[in-house]
Amino acid sequence: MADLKLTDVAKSYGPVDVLKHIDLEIEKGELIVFVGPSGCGKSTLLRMIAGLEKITGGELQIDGQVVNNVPPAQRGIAMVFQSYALYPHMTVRENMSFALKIAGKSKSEIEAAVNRAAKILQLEPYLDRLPKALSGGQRQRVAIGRSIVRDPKVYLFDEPLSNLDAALRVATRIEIAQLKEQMPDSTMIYVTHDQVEAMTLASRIVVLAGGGIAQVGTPLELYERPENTFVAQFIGSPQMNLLGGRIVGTGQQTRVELPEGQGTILSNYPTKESDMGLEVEVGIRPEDMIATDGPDYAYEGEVEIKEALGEVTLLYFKKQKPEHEPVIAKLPGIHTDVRGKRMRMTAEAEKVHLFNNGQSLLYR
Ligand SMILES: Nc1ncnc2c1ncn2[C@@H]1O[C@H](COP(=O)(O)OP(=O)(O)OP(=O)(O)O)[C@@H](O)[C@H]1O
Repeated sequence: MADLKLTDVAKSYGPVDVLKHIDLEIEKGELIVFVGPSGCGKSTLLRMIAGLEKITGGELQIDGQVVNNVPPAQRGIAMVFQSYALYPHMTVRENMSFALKIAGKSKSEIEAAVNRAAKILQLEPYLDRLPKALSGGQRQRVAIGRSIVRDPKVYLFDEPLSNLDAALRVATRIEIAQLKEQMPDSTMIYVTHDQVEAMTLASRIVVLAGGGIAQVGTPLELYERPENTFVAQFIGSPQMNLLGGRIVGTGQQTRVELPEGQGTILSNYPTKESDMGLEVEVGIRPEDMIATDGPDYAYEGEVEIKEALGEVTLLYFKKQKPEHEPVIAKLPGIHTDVRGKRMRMTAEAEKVHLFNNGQSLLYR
């Protein structure tokens, strides 16, 4: 049975629909990450699951129970926010014990729960310190500790790392991954802006856009088989190149002509005879671009900008029309003297994505 089930869930503020037709099943033990552009409703959806926002349509079930009208405290969930809001005058131990004391738990129960959480989070050396004597990452761990002691069914994280600096973000992200491994049965939902967090932590990612779900899948499914151009360009950095094309050969492999690149390319996306001549968008990730001297190329252009990042070099090709996005190639290693040079690019057929009107030809 799904741990969480959302059926046709909707949210509107007065006449404004923020979310609609959200259908999602989350299994026990999953770590689900919500991503999407700013304002797409990630936090709103999380807050509706928490019970902090009213659901204006549809049904939310937790553990088989409809909880639309159940108050937050009775939903068996715990929420960790980006601002950790610890009580400054209480020690780590007192901060972590507080909710259990309020709930009337016995001293021994509280001690056992706090010790267990402190062990999982490696907070044992800090239990008698005040929050001000802790680093940002340690404070965030105490905030997580306060939810672990309550042994909730579902953990909700709203951008828990966004107040930390880059190095600490990486360290704390790894700690959250380890925390999840130590609590394999806990269900977690995590909102983030950070793609790397989403890709590394998630068992499945939910991409939200335009008030709905653009795709749900494992990180690799979204990366390798995006259902639409939105997900294709949202996942991966720099974003996937999209070039206008026309199908000129069909079958198990499809050949596409690319007027913008003056070449043609093969894709492993299969097509039917009736697709002959179909206008498509051809998606090639920058990291899948291969430089070639051969006659069989997809794109020829002049390198306008070069960014050397050490292990890779980004090449930005000169746009042929102002309304085009620049085509970007991410080549391994260091490339000198490429600015102003004309180069030909291609990609392996298995890395070439095809879309029609924004929808992948794989999912027709
Ligand atoms: N109380 C409110 N009244 C009216 N509109 C609201 C209210 N709260 C949020 N919204 C709107 O709902 C939409 C979704 O907001 P939400 O904070 O969920 O987005 P988000 O995806 O979490 O954004 P971000 O990534 O910027 O944090 C936004 O357009 C926002 O302006």
